[in-house]
Amino acid sequence: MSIHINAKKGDVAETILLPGDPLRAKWIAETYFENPVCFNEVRGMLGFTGTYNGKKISAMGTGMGVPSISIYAHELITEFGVKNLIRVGSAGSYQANVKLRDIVLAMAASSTSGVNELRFGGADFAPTANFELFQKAVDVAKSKNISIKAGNVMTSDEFYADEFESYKKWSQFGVLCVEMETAGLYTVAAKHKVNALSILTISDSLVTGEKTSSKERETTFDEMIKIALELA
Ligand SMILES: O=P(O)(O)O[C@H]1O[C@H](CO)[C@@H](O)[C@H]1O
Ligand SMILES: O=c1cc[nH]c(=O)[nH]1
Repeated sequence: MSIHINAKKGDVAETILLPGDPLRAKWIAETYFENPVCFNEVRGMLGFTGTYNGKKISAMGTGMGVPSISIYAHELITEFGVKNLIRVGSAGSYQANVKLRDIVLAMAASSTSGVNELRFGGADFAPTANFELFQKAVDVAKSKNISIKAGNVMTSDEFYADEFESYKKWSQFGVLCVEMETAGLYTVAAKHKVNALSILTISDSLVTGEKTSSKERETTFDEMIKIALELA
């Protein structure tokens, strides 16, 4: 048992799917896992382990933002031996050609979070996806005829930015979309020499103003989950 996860060693699989929303973790486990068992309820951050096609796999919420996912990733790796951390999250599009419900693989994560500036004394660290997980996700998507986009994403510390237009600078430099955890996840994984990948589904567009509902965000991003499940 760790400070934030009320589980025993062995309760968590080596591969875990990590949505921000704990109810999405419950939905993933109940929809796709065989024999799901809940291993964590501390702070309502639900975590489940079951099997998928006979392979042990887990899903757990991370909460929102770099500090929250960094706590859970740290404990999952150091206390429970997790080796493959796959974020399955929603994101807002920064580009006209990145449309609602498109899937984006985060090759790297730019960030407005101050965590790495602090950690590296003002120098830049480039948080990147694990190459093997990334390559496998591309292959799985191809085999399932699911189209994907891949590139740099923005991990923001703000959901409600004071200057809405500030996203355009990142957009000009090719950043595909915005979410709030990937840079933290990739950094913690790099520190502990384990593997991480973020698979994101576009839930809204800063370019067009279109949005999906919170119910849809909780339950309908199944193509992204179908890719993630094959990475165990
Ligand atoms: O859908 P999730 O995984 O929570 O991800 C996105 O949604 C939340 C904001 O609504 C942030 O956590 C952001 O990263
Ligand atoms: O962090 C997020 C997630 C979805 N959409 C946004 O605009 N921001």
